[in-house]
This record gives sequence, C-alpha cells and structure tokens, in this order.
Amino acid sequence: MPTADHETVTGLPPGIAAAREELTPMLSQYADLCAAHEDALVLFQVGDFYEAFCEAAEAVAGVCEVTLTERSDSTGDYPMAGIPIDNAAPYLGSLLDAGYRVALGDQVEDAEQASGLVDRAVTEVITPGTVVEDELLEAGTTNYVAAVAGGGEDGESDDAPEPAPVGLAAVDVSTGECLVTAGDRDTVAEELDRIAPAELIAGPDTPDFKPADAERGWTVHEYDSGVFERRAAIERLEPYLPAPDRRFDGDAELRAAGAVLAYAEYTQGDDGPLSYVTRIRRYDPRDRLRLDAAAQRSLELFENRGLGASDTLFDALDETRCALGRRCLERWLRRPLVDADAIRSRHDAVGELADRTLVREGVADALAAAYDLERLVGRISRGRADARDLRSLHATLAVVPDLKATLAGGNGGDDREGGTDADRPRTDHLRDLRDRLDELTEVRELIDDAIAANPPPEITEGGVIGEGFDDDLDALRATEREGREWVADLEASERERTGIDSLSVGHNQVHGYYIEVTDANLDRVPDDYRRRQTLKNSERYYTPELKEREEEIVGAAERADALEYELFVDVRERVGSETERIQGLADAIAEIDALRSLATVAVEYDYVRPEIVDEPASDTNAGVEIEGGRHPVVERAEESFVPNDADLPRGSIAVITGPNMSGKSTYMRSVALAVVLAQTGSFVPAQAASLPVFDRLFTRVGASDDIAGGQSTFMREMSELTEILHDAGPDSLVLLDEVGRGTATTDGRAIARAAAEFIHDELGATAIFATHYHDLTDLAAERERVFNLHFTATREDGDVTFLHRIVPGASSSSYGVEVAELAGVPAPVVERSRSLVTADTAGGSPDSEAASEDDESDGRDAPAEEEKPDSVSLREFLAEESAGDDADDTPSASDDVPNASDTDGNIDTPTADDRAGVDAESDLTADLRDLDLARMTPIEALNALHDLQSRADDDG
Ligand SMILES: Nc1ncnc2c1ncn2[C@@H]1O[C@H](COP(=O)(O)OP(=O)(O)OP(=O)(O)O)[C@@H](O)[C@H]1O
Repeated sequence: MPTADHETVTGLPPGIAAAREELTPMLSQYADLCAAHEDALVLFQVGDFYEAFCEAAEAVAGVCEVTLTERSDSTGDYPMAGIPIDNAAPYLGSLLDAGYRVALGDQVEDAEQASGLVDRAVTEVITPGTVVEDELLEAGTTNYVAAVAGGGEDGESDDAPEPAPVGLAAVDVSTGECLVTAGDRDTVAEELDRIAPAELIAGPDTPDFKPADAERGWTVHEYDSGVFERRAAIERLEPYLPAPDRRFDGDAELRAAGAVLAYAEYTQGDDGPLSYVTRIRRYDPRDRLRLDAAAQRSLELFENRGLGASDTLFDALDETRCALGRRCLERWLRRPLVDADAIRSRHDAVGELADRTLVREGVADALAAAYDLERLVGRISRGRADARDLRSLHATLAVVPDLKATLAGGNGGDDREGGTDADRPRTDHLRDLRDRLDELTEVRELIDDAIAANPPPEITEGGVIGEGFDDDLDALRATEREGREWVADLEASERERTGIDSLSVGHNQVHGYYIEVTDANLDRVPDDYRRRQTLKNSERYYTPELKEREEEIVGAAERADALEYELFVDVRERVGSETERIQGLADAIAEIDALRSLATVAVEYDYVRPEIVDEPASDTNAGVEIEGGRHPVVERAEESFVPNDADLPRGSIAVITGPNMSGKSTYMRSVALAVVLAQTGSFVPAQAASLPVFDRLFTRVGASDDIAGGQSTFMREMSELTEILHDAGPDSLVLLDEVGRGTATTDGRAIARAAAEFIHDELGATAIFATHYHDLTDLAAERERVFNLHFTATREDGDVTFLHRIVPGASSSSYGVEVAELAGVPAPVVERSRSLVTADTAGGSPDSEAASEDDESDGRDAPAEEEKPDSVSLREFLAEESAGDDADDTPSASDDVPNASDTDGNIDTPTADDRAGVDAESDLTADLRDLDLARMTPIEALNALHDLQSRADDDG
C-alpha cells in the first residue's frame, strides 16, 4: 500500500510553477498538461521518451531507478528524468506500485508534419484500478476500480427509520464488467473486501472504508465531487442504459455508478462513454452466500499465508484452460450461490461433464486455444487493438464451432452410452450454454479476409491487411511490386547497356535509388545519367526513369500504408460494433471452462455430488451430513488423509476438543469448505454429502492462527466475534476456532462459553466450536442442541500419535507438553512441564481419555465428562483451568495482569481465606454471564473484562 505523500509531484511540479512565466513553449505545454491533471504525475512525450521535470523528475528517477539528468535551455536548467516509450510497462508498473496515477502526455501530431511545436495531449491516465495495459495486468484476474456513495439528502433524512444506504459500483476497465449494489455500511464494507478493488473513489459524503486486509487493500482517491451528484450521474449513465434513474434501487447506487464511470472515462482519455461497458449489473449481496474477509482469509480461499501461496481452495479447483474461465471461477468462488435450483443446475452440468470424459477432454483441447476475449474486446472498443489482437479474436472464434460440436457429442461423443447425437447435451444448463455459443461467423470471416495471417505489431507501417481484401490496396501494392521488380532488373540491363560490369544499383534512406559507377569507368557513363552523389572512388547517378519509378514506388508504398491503416481501423470498428455479442460469447466460454474445471477436479480427486436440501430451516432440521469428508487442500499435502464424517443438524453446536495438532481446525474447515464448494456449484471431497443452503458463513479463528496485522489480535478477535453475534441467524454456519485464546485464560473461557450459549439460545445458528477449554463440553448437558466431538491420539511410552479421527464425546487432554516436545522444546523444560501437569492433576479427575472413550457409546448428545452444576463458581473455573488443558495458550499482554489464579500460586488447594471470597466470585461469575456480548462494542467488552478482573483481584 502506498503511503508516500505525492502532493509535491502530482500536478504542476513547484520548480516548473516557479518558472512558469518564462518557460519555453515546450515546457509551457508540459506545465499546462500538469496543471490540468492535479492528481497525476504527468509523463510527457519527447521523441522516444516519456519525460518528467523538476520534482516530478526526481520522483520518477527514484521510483523507476533511472538517471536524473538536466534539460538546459535559454530560460534555465531543469532536472529531467525519462523512461523509454518502447519499454514503458515495467516503469509504469513501478510508479503504480508506488501509488501514483500517471497521465501520459502523448504527441498527438506527426512530428514531421507539425509546423512548430508538436501538439500533445493526455491520452490516458493510468491508475491502479483502471490500468488496461496487458503487461501491467495479471492474466485471468479482475482489476476493479470502485466508487462508494451515500444516498444524498433523501437517504439522510432524520425521519428515515433505516440507516442511509451506501451505494457501491465497480468497473473492470480492461473487460468492461460493471457491478452495482447497495446496502448498509457493513454490507458494503464486506462487498468491498470481496471485490478487493485496486482503487476506491471517494465522494463528498462517502463513509471511510478501510480494507479488512491491508495486503489486499485499495488506494483511496478523492475525486471531483461534482460527478457524485444525482443529476450528473443520470447524465453520465444515459449513454449506458436508458432511464438510469429508474434502473437503480435508490440514489446511492445511481451516484456510485455515475461516479465510477466518470472516473473510468477520465482515465481512458475522456473520449466519452466506454462503449464496451455494455452491461451494468445490479445485484443484491443477499443473493449470494456472504463470506466476509475474515471467512475468506481463514478458509484460505484465495491466499494461504501458512503454506505456500498456491495452497488455496481456488488453486485446488483451478483446472481452467483459459483466462476467461479462470476469472469466472474466481467470481463464483467469491460469491457462492444461495438459490438451491441454481446450485443444482451447476451440479447437473458438472455431473454431466464429469461423466462424459471425451466431451470434457474435447472441451479442454478446444479452450486451450481461446484468448482472453473480454480484454480483447475491451481493447478493440477502445481503439487500442492491433492486428495481432484481431487475429487472436479470430483464433478464439475459430474454436467455437468445435466447442459446440464437442458439447453436442459430435466430436468425441458419449463414452458412457455410445449413443447418437440426439438431444445432447443432456442437462439444461449445458444445453443453454451451448446455445449461447455465438459463432459470430461474419466477424470471423471479416477478420480472416481482412487481416494478414501473421501481421506485424505496428498498424501504421503496412502488412496488416491481407491480399484480395481491397482492390485499391491491391493496385497500390502491385505498382510498388512492379516498380521494385523493375529496379531489381535495372542493374543487369544497365550493365549491358553501358558495358560497365562493376555497375551496381543501390538504395539509401537519404538519396533513394542510385546507380553507382567506379571512377575508372566514368568515361562510359551515358548522357542520360544525372549525378546524385560523389564518393571517394565512385560516382552515384540516377536517370529520369529511375527517379520516376522511385516516386511511383515510394508514393504507392506510402499510400498503401495509409490505406491499410484506414482499412484496419474500419475493420476494428466493425468488429467493435459486435462488442455485446462477443461479450456474450465470452461469458458462455467462461462458464463452460469453469464448469469443466470443476468436473475435472471432481473426477481426478474423487469428489461427490452433494444433495442440496433446501427446505426452510423451520420445516426441517436437516443439516450438514457428510460421510468421509476431506479437506480439499490439506488432503493433497498429506500422504494419507483420514476422512471424517460430519452430522450437524440445523441450529446445533458441535464442541470439538482434542489434542493440539489432532486435526480440529482442519476438520471444521473441511465442513465449511464443503458448504462453500457445494454452493459454488462444485462437487465436494467426500463419499457422500447432504447439505442445506446457508446464507452466511462466519469464521473466527484463534489469535495465534491469525497473523493479519492492523489491530491487536485480541481486539480483532473480539470485533469478529461481535459481528457474528450481531448478524448470524438460523441460516448461518459459524466456525469458532479457539475463541478467547488471545487473552487471559479466565477471560477467554468466559467469553467462549457466553458466546456459545448466545449462539445456541438466541441465534439458532449452526456452529462448530473447536476449543481447548474443556469445561465448554459441559454445555452438552445444559443445552439441547449442543454435542461434543473429539479427536483422539494414542500415547505410548510418552510418544503421541495423532489419529486424526473424530469421534463422539469430549476429550480432556490437549497433549500440550507432548506437542511442545515434538516441536523441539528443550528436554529440561518438557520434563518440568510434565511434572507441573502431574502435580496439578494429582487427585483430580479420573483418566479423562478413558472417560471420553466410554462416552462414544452414548452418541453425540451424551455429555462426555462428569455432569457439573449449572453455575460454576469462579474458583472452580480456576481450579479446572489448572488441569493442564491450556498448556498451549499463547501468553498475551493481558496475562501479565495479576488475576486470581496468578496471585494464588496454589490454585488446586484453596485456603480458608480464599473461601471467604467465593461468594464475591460467584457474583463475578454471574456478572460475567450477564454480559450481553452481542450488544457490546469490543472496547466495552474489554473494559467490562478489565473491570471484572480488577474486582477478582480485590476480592481475592
Ligand atoms: N484428517 C486428517 N488426516 C491427516 N492429517 C491431518 C488430518 N487433519 C489434520 N491433519 C494434519 O495435522 C495437522 C494439524 O491439524 P490441525 O491444525 O487441524 O490441528 P488442531 O487440532 O487444530 O491443532 P491446534 O489445536 O494445535 O490448533 C495438519 O496440518 C495436517 O497436516
């Protein structure tokens, strides 16, 4: 994230401003462009370089690591730094990375034809969110610029019962995709995190949105407040869609959409509407499974900070063959579906492609030749495409007939039934996609006829238009060709005519064609030779005829080049007029590739189609039922992954205990990932699965598992918990992994318990709660829909083997000391820990492992440990805490605050004095239980805890 203050080097550099009155015309032109682009660093074309001057030059030299030179003219010396236009991309990339917007001040007039100063204008403003240069964009990704806007006066009326909605609009300028939505502040913040724009445009009444994850954060850019106004937004949007004020749900959406398009147009040279933004898609975030940034991060959907960067769910699913498919798959995974029929429809298609191996492989082969149509069509409509781009479009269109035939079973057929081609594809979904494969025959033929098979990268120097496309061009080329042939024959004919064997015919840039005769033969030079140039040992001549031919050749070549350019631009525009159809084709290809990718993964990694149960939660408690479920990413890294079942009725809470490293986190993530996969349209890694449709997925993972910076980890943990307790409902799936671990154990376990009770009693969400606080397993006895699960490990001669198998009931040992030993903690420390644990547990509970094994026969509803009274005193809490179940707790700052257990020193054997405080502590416990966590801000929660802790100290 850029942090530098660029004020001194965007807009007019102070050094130039100071000398403004006496600048030469060229620098004065530079100053004008700078003044008109206050928010950008202007790069000014001088010949083959983009130059910057004064302070801007220093910035360019520093960021791009190029030499700072000086331009001297009659008015003074100016620092100058430049980057080569031919190889500008890496330098522009560095400037964008450093947080700059860059305005390209190009020469817009042929330098040779200009009389006086060449005209220059800003043709493009390159910004992190609107960059379109292929070299600066990652293949197969999206790059959004977003704008957020309030609803204006209407939405902010004091009488409004609801908080004013916030509008959000995002455009990918490289592809033309445009999304618009609105919601309350939290919803929009979540959507922003999901979209992860590279750049955010802020208006006058825009709330301040900070990225949840600094590494995926955006650059915020304050932009002209006028474009956020309602009237301006309507005018801006009119060319894109008729009656825009009736097409959006409220002014907030309208203003955001108007503003983002205004900014996008500005960055593309302010040439008016972007013709390739043909579909402005409104959506409601509630129509998709809501996965906030914390969930995306902890489920490692797109990034994995622990393992290698490629070990993410997305990578595990990505078998796409083209950039279109990759982008589509990413979109799907960021926004899984919540409509059961839509989910089943994708499953149908994946199932069909999984069954029909030849079709799947045929489609893969065809798609491998597909280029990124979305970006191609963007370049074509922007008038930036070259002849090679049109050829790439042609190559992509050429695969469409194959793709259609393959999907119809014609090119590969049906390996299962070996039947005829009738009525294929079998599923509506694939049939519909096949029908949407527009062959665009006219466009394909036009490109094939017009554009040379292997055109050069330049479109102004000829060679881009094929033979036979245009009669005038063919005639010019014929003239040029004949002229050259005539010249090629000239040497032989002149040698014969003059008898000079050493006579030669040549050409150079300055003098054109010439006939060269050495000094020894000058006496034989015919009368019609005219002298052109004298060299050391020879003379160069031309003849009137040679001159005439030369003019013919040069004239024909020049006119041919100009004509080719005109023809090319015309073809490009004709192709551009089909933008919408090409985008429709791109969408269909993208979906086919994404579905094929999911099918390939399903076959290769043995996934199963999940049954989707979509009765409302109130009608059935049918919840998550998974047989032999696996973690899609971890299973690929483990030699032998142990599959586990999951049976989670709606509204139930599974409390999972077990040793460190036994697989608790992996298990709960497997369940959540099965839900995400199923709702994305994918099959799931399991032997069988039946899943409800969830509308939101929340995760809260323990502090030590969460390395994201920013807030204090405990603070962050509490903010996320607050959000869950506010927003989760009966259709939510909640994962809580070691909640409370970021603070002192006493506080942590109190929060964990209170949160679990609240989720059960008030929210009715389905939840999995992994914890080392073993007393949480009591909840199974106290609450109807809470049950215990645990992971087992075997201990032999002090060695621990993790079985990674989940079984009903609770476990009480965390094997923390053994894990510490495995990790290489020095032997004396391990031994001392062991003796402390033994001392603490002496006279304590029976062998808890044996107890929990017994519980297995009781099924999941049986409480695993001894029944405990409803209300546990703080003293008992503390005594339990000492039972060695939290040996892994990360020390935190708050651990330093003395609490009852710390000051006591011998917590297993309370003294008489201690007992005097029991009543007070019971009050404390009651107060603790009474904390209404869902309605507290994190700060209030912290203060309350601090207060309780101080009272515990005073009482003790
Ligand atoms: N079902 C499984 N089969 C095989 N290996 C597994 C399985 N589950 C987990 N593992 C392995 O065990 C390691 C630890 O798993 P995980 O992080 O889920 O344990 P944990 O119980 O949550 O540990 P902690 O309590 O210390 O956070 C994983 O990194 C993985 O390599």
